[in-house]
Amino acid sequence: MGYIEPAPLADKENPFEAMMSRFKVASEKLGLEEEVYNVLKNPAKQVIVSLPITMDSGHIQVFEGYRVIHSTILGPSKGGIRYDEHVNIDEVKALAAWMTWKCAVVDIPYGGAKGGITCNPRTMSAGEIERLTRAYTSAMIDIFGPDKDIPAPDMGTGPREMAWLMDEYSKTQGMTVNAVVTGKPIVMGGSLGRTEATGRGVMVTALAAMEKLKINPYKATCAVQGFGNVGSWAARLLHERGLIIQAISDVSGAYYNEKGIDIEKAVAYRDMNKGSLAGFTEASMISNDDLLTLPVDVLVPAAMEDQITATNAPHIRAKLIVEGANGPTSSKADAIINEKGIMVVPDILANAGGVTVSYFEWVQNRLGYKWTADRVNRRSDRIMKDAFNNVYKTSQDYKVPMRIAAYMVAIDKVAKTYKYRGGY
Ligand SMILES: NC(=O)C1=CN([C@@H]2O[C@H](COP(=O)(O)OP(=O)(O)OC[C@H]3O[C@@H](n4cnc5c(N)ncnc54)[C@H](OP(=O)(O)O)[C@@H]3O)[C@@H](O)[C@H]2O)C=CC1
Ligand SMILES: O=C(O)CCC(=O)C(=O)O
Repeated sequence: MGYIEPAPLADKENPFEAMMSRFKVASEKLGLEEEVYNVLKNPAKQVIVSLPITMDSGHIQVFEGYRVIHSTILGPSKGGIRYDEHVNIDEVKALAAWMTWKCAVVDIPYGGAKGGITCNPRTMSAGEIERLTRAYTSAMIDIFGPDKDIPAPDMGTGPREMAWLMDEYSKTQGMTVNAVVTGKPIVMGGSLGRTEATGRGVMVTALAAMEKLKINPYKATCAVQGFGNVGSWAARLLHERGLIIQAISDVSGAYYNEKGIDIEKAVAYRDMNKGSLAGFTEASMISNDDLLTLPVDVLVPAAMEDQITATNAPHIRAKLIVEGANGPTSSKADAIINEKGIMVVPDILANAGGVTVSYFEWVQNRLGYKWTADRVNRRSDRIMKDAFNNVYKTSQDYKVPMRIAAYMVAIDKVAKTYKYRGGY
């Protein structure tokens, strides 16, 4: 096929190129037609907005915000909003495409999108973050909508920001529109189970993979990179299922205890310490890079992109990697990891529990009804297990790594739907 080659990869990998290189391999394995490949490789829409905000000091600071809609072939686009100082359009483009593949892997009726604002929420007051969130929502008023594009939390955002977004959007519509965003506080239409959903999906797929690898959870050790929403819930739930969590980390560094870290204590410490593990004394400090190469059974990267690279991949000793974060493994590292025989449950499968429960939240909002936590968890666990089995079977049938199998499952579904719809 005459595909256009992605640009050569730099040492630090551009996330969009990382996504494209896997997309290309999976498309070739599937024998995807070039026309369809060309449709799916580009985002459908990219919006960049300039957001002037009055800071607490009285001066005006201008922020840049993004929303990229990769695809609406399977349904309204869905994806989180990231607040981080490193957010840029290429990152948002990659994250939007990953959302398309993720929704298709777990078979929910959404396309993919992602948003972000280049800002450092750690240095901003709640008032400044609120004004920024409202300005971003207002700038995206023609993009968002419960049948068009439905945002959710990602790194640096949570229920608080989703509440402001829902309120700002609702004001412009003259009525409460809670289905315009998911990951809201429970009292205003959020779903039970959404906060822990991504970490729970990591736990469910990790256990499914451990079963295939014949690793006994009650004797298994684990290291988790990132101790925010995804990492802390994954650590907590894996610990509940018997795993010994030997290491956790955040920006302040990594914390190691061979006998296992008391995750409840670590969560309580973080919550009392302005969200940081800095100064946590129940473990010894190691570096984030040391954490990735610990001799554990299961490694859960749950922080950000490009953490497992060609440089550290040769030193990874885990038997199983379960990707809580989006894009934590560079495409160059893939080959090394595969060569070493390490199983990877890829991001678009492992962390899909979040968007699955976001879908349930949207369904509940539209029905004006509330499900119990038990119902949410049972249904999302079923979806995650089925998706794991489907991807695992594809990887066995085509003799490809789990990551390529997941892309194949997703691309096949989106491409078939595109054809049935008759193109545009
Ligand atoms: N929230 C969700 O539902 C979903 C999130 N994801 C993905 O999971 C990942 C984490 O998201 P989420 O948990 O929501 O984000 P949070 O902002 O809640 O947490 C991010 C965590 O990663 C830590 N971190 C950031 N950079 C580094 C680093 N270089 N080394 C070690 N730790 C670091 C942060 O530390 P500190 O607190 O010190 O800054 C924090 O503990 C992202 O890739 C996101 O896209 C995927 C699916 C759904
Ligand atoms: O919950 C959602 O809708 C999207 C979550 C998200 O951004 C992700 O899965 O990466």
